Amino acid sequence: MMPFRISVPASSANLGPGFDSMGLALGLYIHLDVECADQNVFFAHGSEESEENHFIWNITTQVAERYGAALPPCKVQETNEIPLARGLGSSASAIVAGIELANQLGNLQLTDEQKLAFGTEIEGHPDNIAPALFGGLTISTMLKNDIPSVRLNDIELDLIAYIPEVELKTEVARDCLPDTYERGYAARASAMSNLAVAALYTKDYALFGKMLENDLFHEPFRKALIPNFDLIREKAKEAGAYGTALSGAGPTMLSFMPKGNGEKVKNEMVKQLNGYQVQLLEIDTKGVSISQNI
Ligand SMILES: Nc1ncnc2c1ncn2[C@@H]1O[C@H](COP(=O)(O)OP(=O)(O)O)[C@@H](O)[C@H]1O
Ligand SMILES: N[C@@H](CCOP(=O)(O)O)C(=O)O
Repeated sequence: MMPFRISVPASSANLGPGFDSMGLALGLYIHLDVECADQNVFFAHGSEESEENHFIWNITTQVAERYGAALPPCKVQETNEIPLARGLGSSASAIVAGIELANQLGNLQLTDEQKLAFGTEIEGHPDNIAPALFGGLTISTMLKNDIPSVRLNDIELDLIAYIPEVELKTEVARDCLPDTYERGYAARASAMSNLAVAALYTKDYALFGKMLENDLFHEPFRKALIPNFDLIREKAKEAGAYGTALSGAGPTMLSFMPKGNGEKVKNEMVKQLNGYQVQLLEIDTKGVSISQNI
C-alpha cells in the first residue's frame, strides 16, 4: 500500500432556515496521513492516541465490521484545522474521514450513497455529512430507504466566520429545541427555507441574506446560548453583509457578503469582536479527497 492522505472539509449546517438539511463545505480541513505499519498506531494533536478510544478509529472499525472487511495495520497521523464543538461540523468531518479510511484500507469501493447513509446514521442528520462528502452547498434529507441530496457549487459570495473561544456541544444546543411546532408556525418556517433555496438558485443574494436572518426552526430557541448573537448580526449588516446566521448549532456565526467584499467586512468585524477568530473562509467544492503525494 502506497502512503496516502485523506482530506475532509469542515461544513456549516443549516444556513438559517435550512435546519437539518442545508450545509456548505468550507475550506478548513481534517487530514489523515496513512501508511503501512506492523501494528495500528494513531497520532493526533502531536501524540499517540489509543486507537480503541479514538473517535475516528471507532468509525473505521464500525464500517469494516458492517462490510466484513479485515483492515491491514497502519499508522495514521491526524492534522486538524477544524475547531471542535464550534458549529463547523467537526464531528461530521471526522466521521467522513473514518468512513473513507475504512474504504481505502479495506478497498471496499463504497458508493457515495453508502458513505452518505453510513455517515448520516451515525450523525443523525445529513446536513454536515453531505457537504463534507461532496463539497459545495448541499440540500439533503432522510427518506425511509435513501437520502436524496442535491449539490450547488456556483455560489458567488464571500463568507466570514466568527469563531468564539467557547465550545458548545451540538447535543446541548439540540436540547433547547421544541419537540413540535404549531402548523401555522411550521408553514412560515418552511416558507423561509423554500425562499432561501430559491434565492440561492436565482442568485438573489440580498433575498438569501434576508431569509438567513429569518429562521424560525432553531435560532430563536438557541440565541440565548450564543454570545454576541445580535451584535454580530447588526455590525456585520452595517459592514456590508447580506446576512448572518448561526453556523450549525453555534456558537460560531457566519456572514455572507458580495464577492470581493470579504476582506473589508472582516477588517470592520475584527474591530468589533474581542476573543474571536474572525476568518474569511473559502467554499470547498470538492468534498472528501484522496491524494498520494505526501
Ligand atoms: N477529529 C476529531 N477527533 C476526535 N473527536 C472528534 C473530532 N472531531 C470531532 N470530534 C468529537 O465531536 C465533538 C464535537 O462534535 P459536535 O458537538 O457535534 O460539534 P461540531 O461538529 O459542531 O464541531 C468533539 O467534542 C469530539 O468529541
Ligand atoms: N442541524 C444540526 C447541525 C449541527 O451542526 P454542528 O456543526 O453544530 O454539529 C443542528 O442544528 O443541530
